[in-house]
Amino acid sequence: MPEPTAPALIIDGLIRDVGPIPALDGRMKRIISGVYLTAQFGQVTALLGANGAGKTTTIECAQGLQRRDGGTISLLGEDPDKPSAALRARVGVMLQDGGLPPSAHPLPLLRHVAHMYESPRSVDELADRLGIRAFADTAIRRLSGGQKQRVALAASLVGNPEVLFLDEPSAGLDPQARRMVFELIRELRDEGLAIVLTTHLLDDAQKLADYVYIVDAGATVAAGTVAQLLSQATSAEAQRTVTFEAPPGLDPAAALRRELSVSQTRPGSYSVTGPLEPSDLLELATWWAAVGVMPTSLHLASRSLEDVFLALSGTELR
Ligand SMILES: Nc1ncnc2c1ncn2[C@@H]1O[C@H](COP(=O)(O)OP(=O)(O)OP(=O)(O)O)[C@@H](O)[C@H]1O
Repeated sequence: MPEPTAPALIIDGLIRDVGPIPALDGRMKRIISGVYLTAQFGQVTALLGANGAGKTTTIECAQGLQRRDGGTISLLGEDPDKPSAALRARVGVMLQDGGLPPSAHPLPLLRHVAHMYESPRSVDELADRLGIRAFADTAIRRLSGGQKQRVALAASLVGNPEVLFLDEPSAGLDPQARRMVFELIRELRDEGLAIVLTTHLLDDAQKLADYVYIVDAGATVAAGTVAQLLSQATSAEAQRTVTFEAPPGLDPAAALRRELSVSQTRPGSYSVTGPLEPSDLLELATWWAAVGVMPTSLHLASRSLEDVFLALSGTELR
């Protein structure tokens, strides 16, 4: 048994080679070349990266579903490549393709899975929480992507796991289902589960993650809380934007420092971007007073996680 305070998952220097690849003259291709990650109990840990960055490969190695070629992994204190019989029951997994039997119906399937575990969660409660009853009589092959996703999430939880892996949990969900799933993930986190999710969506990471690992081209390139990642940017790089609505045809640029760029995104909608300081806001307000303008709306936005990601990897997320 690991210490109660020990991390649920530690990935250190993961390496994964695939192949032989004909296009590389039969050589192997290194697709993971140095991912590290630590996931704690009672936290949502996100592995954030663009398509093809190596997220699925990493979490499949962490679960022992793919072999690794280097590095170490400790999942609940065990090496997932040599798991004990007990390890499987302590880990819940929701993979991207769901892996659900197509002709099964959601509720009988979940009840069947529940019977395989010693202390399962209530299937009825999970079905209610994830809105599964509405399509309980439909065969899985006829369900929409988002409905399948919810059944797959329920199936990953039914065994009452201590660690939960979720590969792209919001894929295919409509806004209402997404809210339902996010609420459940937060509750599970508060119950003390270690939740490891992969996502290419910054919004998911920002809304859910207590700790984020950014992966790019098979390696971890940054890690921290969302707030830490946002503040990593130096003040010189820090871009802030003030947008405001006012009568069209004004020229705020004359009143502002030259480092700031001013544009009108549409008539009457102004945007001031750059290393904005409090004194710039004062200048702007003084100028409004001088030209007799009261903006009808005003918004200040700081650097987003997207900017941090872009700066680190040169890759854009969707
Ligand atoms: N068996 C394989 N043979 C060759 N290339 C592979 C193999 N498995 C994965 N790759 C490549 O390795 C890279 C990482 O794949 P992976 O599925 O881990 O990415 P991902 O971050 O999960 O992407 P996505 O967000 O699109 O799911 C991709 O470029 C993929 O094409």
